[in-house]
Amino acid sequence: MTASVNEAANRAPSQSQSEDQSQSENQSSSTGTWATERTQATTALVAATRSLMHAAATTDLPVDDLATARRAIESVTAELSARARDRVLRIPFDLPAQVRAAGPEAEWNTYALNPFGIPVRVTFDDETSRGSFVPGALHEGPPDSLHGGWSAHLMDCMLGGLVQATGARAVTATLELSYRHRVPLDSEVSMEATITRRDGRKIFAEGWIEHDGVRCVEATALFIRVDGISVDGVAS
Ligand SMILES: CCCCCCCC(=O)SCCNC(=O)CCNC(=O)[C@H](O)C(C)(C)COP(=O)(O)OP(=O)(O)OC[C@H]1O[C@@H](n2cnc3c(N)ncnc32)[C@H](O)[C@@H]1OP(=O)(O)O
Repeated sequence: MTASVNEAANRAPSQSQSEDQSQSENQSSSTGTWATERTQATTALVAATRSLMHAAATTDLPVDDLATARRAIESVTAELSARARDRVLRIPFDLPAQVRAAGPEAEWNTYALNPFGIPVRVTFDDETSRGSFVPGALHEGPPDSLHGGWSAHLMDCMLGGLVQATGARAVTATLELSYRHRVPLDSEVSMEATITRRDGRKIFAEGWIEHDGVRCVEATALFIRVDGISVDGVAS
C-alpha cells in the first residue's frame, strides 16, 4: 500500500461516537497522528481477536481450562467496553477509489477494523479487482468446505468494492450466485471481480471464487447508483 493510501486509510474516524470521544478525535485527527495510531492499534487488536475466535472455537483443552480462559476473556471484554462507540471504526468511503488510483500494486484491505467480516487484500487493475484468502474452521458450512453465505459475503465485497473503487456511490440491488464446486478449507482461493456493463444508474458486475484453477463459485450482480446520499459524511 502506498503512503498516500495508508494515510487515507487512517483518516476519518467513524460516525456515532460518544460526545467526548468525538471531540478529542476531531481535534487529534486534524494532525492525523491520533487517527493513524488508533486505526493501526485497532487493526492489530482486531487481528488478535480473530485469532482468539479461531482458538476459542477449536480449542481441545480440558474443560476446567475453558472456564479459566472464559473468565480471562470476560475480563478483557469488560476492559474494552469501558469506553465504546456505537459503531465499529470504518475506513473512509472514498478509500477504494484512492487505492485504485494508486495503481495495481496498491492494496485495499477489507474488514481490517471489523473481526466479523473476512479480511481480504484486494488489488485493482483497470475495471477488475483481485483478492485471495484462506478459508478456515470458522468459515465451515458443509464438512471441510466454505459456507455458501460466506461466499456471498466475499462476492458482495469483491464486486461492491470494485464498483466503489470506480468512484460510484452504489448499493447492491441483486446478487446471484452459482455454486459449481465446493470450496475447500485451509487452502488458498483466489477471487476476481469485473464490471461488465453500465446503463444509467445501473452497474453490472460479475466475479468468481477459484481454487486450484477451478471456478467453484460464480456471481453476477446489479448495483444501483445512489448519488445524492451522504455516506461517511461525504456527499456524493
Ligand atoms: C453506499 C455504499 C455502500 C457499499 C456497500 C455495497 C455492498 C452492499 O452490501 S449494499 C447493501 C445491500 N443492498 C441494499 O441494502 C440496497 C437496498 N435497496 C435499495 O436501497 C433500493 O432498492 C435501491 C437503491 C437498490 C433501488 O431503489 P431506487 O433508488 O428507488 O431505484 P428505482 O428507481 O426503483 O430503480 C432504478 C432502476 O433499477 C432497477 N432496480 C432497482 N432495484 C432492482 C432490483 N432489486 N432488481 C432489479 N432491478 C432493480 C429498477 O427496475 C429501475 O430500472 P429502470 O430505470 O430500467 O426502470
